[in-house]
Amino acid sequence: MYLPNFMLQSKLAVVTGATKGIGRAIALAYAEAGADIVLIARSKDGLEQVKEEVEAYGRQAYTISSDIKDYRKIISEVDQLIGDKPIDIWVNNAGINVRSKAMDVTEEEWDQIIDTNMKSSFFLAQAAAKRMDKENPGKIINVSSVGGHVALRTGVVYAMTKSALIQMTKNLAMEWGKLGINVNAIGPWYFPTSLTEKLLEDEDYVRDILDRTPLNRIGKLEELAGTAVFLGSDASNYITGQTLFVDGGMTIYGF
Ligand SMILES: NC(=O)C1=CN([C@@H]2O[C@H](COP(=O)(O)OP(=O)(O)OC[C@H]3O[C@@H](n4cnc5c(N)ncnc54)[C@H](OP(=O)(O)O)[C@@H]3O)[C@@H](O)[C@H]2O)C=CC1
Ligand SMILES: C[C@H](O)[C@@H]1OC(=O)[C@H](O)[C@@H]1O
Repeated sequence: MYLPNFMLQSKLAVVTGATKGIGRAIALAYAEAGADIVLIARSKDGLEQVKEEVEAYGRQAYTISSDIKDYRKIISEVDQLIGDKPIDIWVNNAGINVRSKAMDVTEEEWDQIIDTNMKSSFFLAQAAAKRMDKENPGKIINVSSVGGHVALRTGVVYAMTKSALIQMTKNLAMEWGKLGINVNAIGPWYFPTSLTEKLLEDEDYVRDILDRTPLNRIGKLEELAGTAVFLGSDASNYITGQTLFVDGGMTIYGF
């Protein structure tokens, strides 16, 4: 039998930044694939909304309302919610950007972006790994960006955090492979979410995007969620340390 299991039946997944955009799409795709989900974000109303959507697939949803920077509180609440049930998949998705020119970056912006996108992702990955079952492959998926691989005009500090997630993915994959934990990253190009809404309303900006995108279109959230399902499933059990750029070909486009 060569067709692997792409589904996520009876797995427990944790998705950060799960109330909107990419995180919500991943959480719902995971629920449709059979997983129970811990949803993490700040907005209580947003969490309740997505919890109902997960439950509509007949799956269990737990919610943790917290700023991702309060990762110690999050880890404690995960333990209270799921006890000693092992975590099968942890998706570090929550992230922000402040699109300042390098000359204008402030220390406050630096701290906010670095702590949210990078520091929280590392310590939550560390906590997730400690709660994975050595007998069944655990999966950690970090949401990076093409901006962590090539220079974009969307902010140097954001780019540094996304590049750091790509390298963190490699190092954790190397250290935790013997624990049966796969660590991979996803590198999206532009997708329609609240983070990019204003940019994608600007026709000239969208034209600039498409000029650099061989598939000549903006991505669909379900296409990104599909990559997350693959990386969370048994179908990717021999893939680790990799970053899959879901980018319409942007990162291979030279001229
Ligand atoms: N959209 C795109 O084109 C691209 C996005 N990405 C990356 O994908 C990830 C998701 O982005 P996207 O879906 O577009 O973003 P959105 O802004 O649409 O959603 C962000 C999600 O993260 C949560 N969040 C934001 N800040 C915090 C925080 N401090 N603590 C806890 N939760 C937080 C938000 O919920 P709440 O406000 O309730 O906390 C929301 O659920 C990010 O890491 C981003 O860098 C990468 C490349 C392209
Ligand atoms: C592709 C980038 O990650 C994208 O660019 C932006 O301006 C947003 O901040 C997204 O992250």
